[in-house]
Order: sequence, then structure tokens, then C-alpha cells
Amino acid sequence: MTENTPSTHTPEPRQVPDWIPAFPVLAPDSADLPPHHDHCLGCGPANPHGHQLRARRDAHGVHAHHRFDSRHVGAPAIAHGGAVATVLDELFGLLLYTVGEPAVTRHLAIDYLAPILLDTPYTLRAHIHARDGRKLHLQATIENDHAHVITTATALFLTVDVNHFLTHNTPPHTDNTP
Ligand SMILES: CCCCCCCCCCCC(=O)SCCNC(=O)CCNC(=O)[C@H](O)C(C)(C)COP(=O)(O)OP(=O)(O)OC[C@H]1O[C@@H](n2cnc3c(N)ncnc32)[C@H](O)[C@@H]1OP(=O)(O)O
Repeated sequence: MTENTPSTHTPEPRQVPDWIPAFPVLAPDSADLPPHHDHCLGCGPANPHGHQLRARRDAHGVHAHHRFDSRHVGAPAIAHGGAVATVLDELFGLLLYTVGEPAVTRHLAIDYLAPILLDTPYTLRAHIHARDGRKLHLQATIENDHAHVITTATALFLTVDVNHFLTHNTPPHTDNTP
């Protein structure tokens, strides 16, 4: 179909995905925070390419224990920086369970202080540094098992309403013709 051909397709009514209204403030307890949705790259249990990150609330924010594996290799034996960024972005996304409002990443900055090794346990922590209206200023660290901080991150998340997700909630594009 060319750009000028009128579409005869009637769009399906937009469904509000289950995971959007189910975004409450969850109190600190011993349970893992729920994934955003099953196929989320960062936390989805049904995404075989994902990190399947599990995090818990604590008195300061959230924390997680995580190992990168051979799927995330950059330099030999070292995690790819983009994979590390994905996991930190996800941890911030799970930190939203302490806010109870949908928000998305506007800015993410990372200092890689030392390599993150594959198949090695790390502890990740994130907390809300400050809130200014829609702006959530977030901070995170990755520590090795000697409690040395080897990665730090800051992020600006902006709260959004449900329409942010509905606007882009279209079926996957499967026609690859130019
Ligand atoms: C169900 C829940 C699931 C939520 C979780 C779902 C899964 C989470 C996964 C992890 C998180 C992700 O990867 S989220 C996916 C990656 N991120 C995205 O796709 C977001 C793409 N970006 C956008 O859609 C848009 O830029 C928005 C919605 C973020 C913001 O657009 P906007 O609403 O028009 O905002 P805008 O007016 O430009 O800026 C708002 C205010 O922020 C300030 N501002 C903007 N940028 C900066 C900046 N770098 N530093 C300081 N301040 C800034 C502006 O000056 C302004 O201040 P003032 O004038 O108001 O004072």
C-alpha cells in the first residue's frame, strides 16, 4: 500500500494493557517485585533474550542480585556496556514500584568504574534522589561481592499517563517491503 492509498483497515479498540493499571506502590517486604510484563527485556520471565532481573524493595529503594552471562559479552569475559545499561535502566523501572506512577527514561548516565565480569555475582541498588513534579531524579550503583562500587548511574525519569503507552501500542510491523 502506498502512502496515499486510503486504509480500509478498522483499527481495533485500544486495550489498556493489564500491566499499566497494575502499577501500585508496593510496600517493602520479602517478595520479588513483579515484572513490568512477561516479555520485558529487563525483567520479563518469558523473554529468553532478556535479563530476567528480580528486585526487591528495601528501606532505601530497591536492590537486586544479578549475574551477566555469555549472552551479554562485550570484550571477552566482560559484560557489554549496553547490557549493563539495560539492567540499570530496568532497575530504575522497577524502582517505580516505590512511586506508583508510570514513568519513562528521559536521560540515563553511567560511569563504568571497572569491568563487570560475566558469571559473577553483583548487587545493584537504586533509590530516588529527588522529585520535582514529573521529574524523578534517580541514582543507582553496582557493587561487587567485596562491596566495592564499580558502576554508578543517574537517570531522569518523567512520569507519563497511560496514553503514552497506548499511543505506541500497535501490533508489530511484519511487512518488511520498503
Ligand atoms: C506502567 C508503568 C510502566 C513503566 C515502566 C515500563 C518499563 C520500564 C523499562 C525501563 C525504562 C525504559 O526503558 S522507558 C523506555 C525508554 N524511554 C522512552 O521511550 C521515552 C522516550 N521519550 C519520550 O517519550 C518523551 O521524551 C517523554 C515522555 C519522556 C517526555 O516528553 P514530554 O512530556 O514532552 O517532556 P518535556 O516537556 O520534553 O520535558 C518535561 C520536563 O523535563 C525537563 N527535561 C527534559 N529532559 C531533561 C534533561 N535531560 N535534564 C533535565 N531536565 C529535563 C524539561 O525541561 C521539562 O521541564 P519543565 O519545563 O516541565 O520544568
